Amino acid sequence: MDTQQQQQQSPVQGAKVLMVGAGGIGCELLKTLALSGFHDIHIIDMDTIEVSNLNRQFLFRRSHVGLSKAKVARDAVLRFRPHINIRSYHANVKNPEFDVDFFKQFDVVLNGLDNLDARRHVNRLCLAADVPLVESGTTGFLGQVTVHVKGKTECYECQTKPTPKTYPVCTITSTPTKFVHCIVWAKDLLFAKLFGDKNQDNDLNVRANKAATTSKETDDVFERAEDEDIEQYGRKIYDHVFGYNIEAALANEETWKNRRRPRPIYSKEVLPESLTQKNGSAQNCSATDDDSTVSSMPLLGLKNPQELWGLTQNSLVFIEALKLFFAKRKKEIGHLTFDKDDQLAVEFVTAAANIRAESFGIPLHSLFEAKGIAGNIVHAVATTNAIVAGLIVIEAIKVLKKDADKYRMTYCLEHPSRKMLLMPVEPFEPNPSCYVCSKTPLVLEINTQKSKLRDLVDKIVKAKLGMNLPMIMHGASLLYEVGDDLDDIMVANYNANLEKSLSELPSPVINGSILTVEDLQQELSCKINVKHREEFDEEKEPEGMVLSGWTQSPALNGESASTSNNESASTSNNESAVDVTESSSGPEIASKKRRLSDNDKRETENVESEDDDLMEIENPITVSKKKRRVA
Ligand SMILES: Nc1ncnc2c1ncn2[C@@H]1O[C@H](COP(=O)(O)OP(=O)(O)OP(=O)(O)O)[C@@H](O)[C@H]1O
Ligand SMILES: [Zn+2]
Repeated sequence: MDTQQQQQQSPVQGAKVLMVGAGGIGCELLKTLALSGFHDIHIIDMDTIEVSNLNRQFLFRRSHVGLSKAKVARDAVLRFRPHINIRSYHANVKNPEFDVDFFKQFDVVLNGLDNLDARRHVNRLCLAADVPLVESGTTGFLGQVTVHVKGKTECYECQTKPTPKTYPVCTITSTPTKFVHCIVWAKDLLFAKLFGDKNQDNDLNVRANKAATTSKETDDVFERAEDEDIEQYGRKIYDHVFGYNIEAALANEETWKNRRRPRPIYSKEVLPESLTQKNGSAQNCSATDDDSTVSSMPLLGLKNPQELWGLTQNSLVFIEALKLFFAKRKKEIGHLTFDKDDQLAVEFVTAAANIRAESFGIPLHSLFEAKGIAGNIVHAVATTNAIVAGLIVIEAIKVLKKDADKYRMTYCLEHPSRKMLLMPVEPFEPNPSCYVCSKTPLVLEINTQKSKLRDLVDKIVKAKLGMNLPMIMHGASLLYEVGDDLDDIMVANYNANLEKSLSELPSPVINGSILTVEDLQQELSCKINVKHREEFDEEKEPEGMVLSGWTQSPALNGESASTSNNESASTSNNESAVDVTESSSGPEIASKKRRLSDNDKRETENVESEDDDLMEIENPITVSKKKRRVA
């Protein structure tokens, strides 16, 4: 080995690294780390191996199904690198044992996670422990690797992450134009209404039915009488949502002036008189007793999930799946939420979405496709994971060598841009108004008389600030905390506080109050300035409170996100929206791409080439000068 090589190797050999996640990216990463000369690697992953992981998580074999990912990955790599030290933890990275001291032992942390929540948690621990973080994600052909070094580059949370894809409510309830709108309707409205929690708000029908019925009558349609025949009930639902509701909506001429008019569909047009005689009844079908495998498809002679069903087949699946829910899974009704791994739920949602699509003149989709859309599944591409893992190691080595000038955030694109498929961008400076890595206070507008402490904890402290074990203080008064070491009296006090409005708390929180919110595990503390506000716009501010002060980069304001391989979501500012699902691994690609300067953007659009080969990383794109990292 020549001296130059030795110099390059030493920071690697001496480094202690923590990998979080041993899934698609993690398997590639562990292999590449081991082959690049890393000697001391710790791996945390909370999952066990599933059959569906085997196609790309190549350290795992069928015989490993059910075993810890972290441990099996470790053993697999030790077989070809027996002399290195690999330690595995089969655990959630959010567990208290992984505290700041635990993180401090590492020279760099490498994330191969698939959710925002865990990523934010690791970001905070890395900031608290002052350990550099290399963060990554992939979605199909898209991927990114970013570097976060405290005080030098932005932290993972300096830029607000795009929230889950949302669609305006009225597009979903009344004017769908894409299949995904029909899926959201079937899954989040119809399925939730029929099989989910009855007390939950549900926008199903509200608009379409206003003119013709009272809400009492509408509700009754969905209630099944004790002795009502299931098939009759199914047909009633069918006629109501696909027939009657569409007719009611058509009555409003204004809506359809510039839109294609939908066609009402009634069950008697598409289904035979009685299905029970034709197909046998759901009660004695061949389904097994395992809930996740109950299926209407064998009953109807449908085998291939990739086959496109016609209107009649979809209508049969709709009725049979509904019957099976009542016949085989009655106990779950009222508690179900849609799960992409629940076969019967997928069948019902596919059928309902297709019937609605037919009504609105939208092309129908197979069960396989519908499942992908409903589960927000973008099929993983092993090569993207491998490229991303390689890039993580490249950045980790720069971090270990403290080569700050060379740090790059790299984006894997689906189509070449500036003749490149890998787009390197210089990291940004920390955002001075980031509540995570700076001390900027946040501002919360809230109705202090009406909103309860519980609303603040759930909607702001947990959901928005991503705190795991929060503690809320007002001056010297402790209003709320979570922990194992609390005595019963304290727990009772905090529980009582949760149900009080802010202004009724032992130390009243009113206009001008300053709250301190802390997470001891994440060593994150922030101040919230409270502003009392009477009214909130139900459509624009459905949470009844507005958190601000955590400004995002001006370049991002007012632009809507879209990625090239997904149906892009239009989130309109003046309509409330229905959540779809959390985008898992690569949530920020689109927004990062948007940071290219206008000139760069024009160039990228013009130089699209047909050449799909990977290009070498050329000079990094230099983004607006003032935002660049100060070395
Ligand atoms: N809080 C957490 N603590 C520890 N490990 C986590 C945490 N959150 C996610 N992970 C791990 O991160 C890995 C992400 O890998 P990947 O994106 O390939 O997901 P997957 O679950 O293996 O596959 P898929 O979701 O595509 O079926 C998973 O192995 C998962 O267990
Ligand atoms: Zn930050």
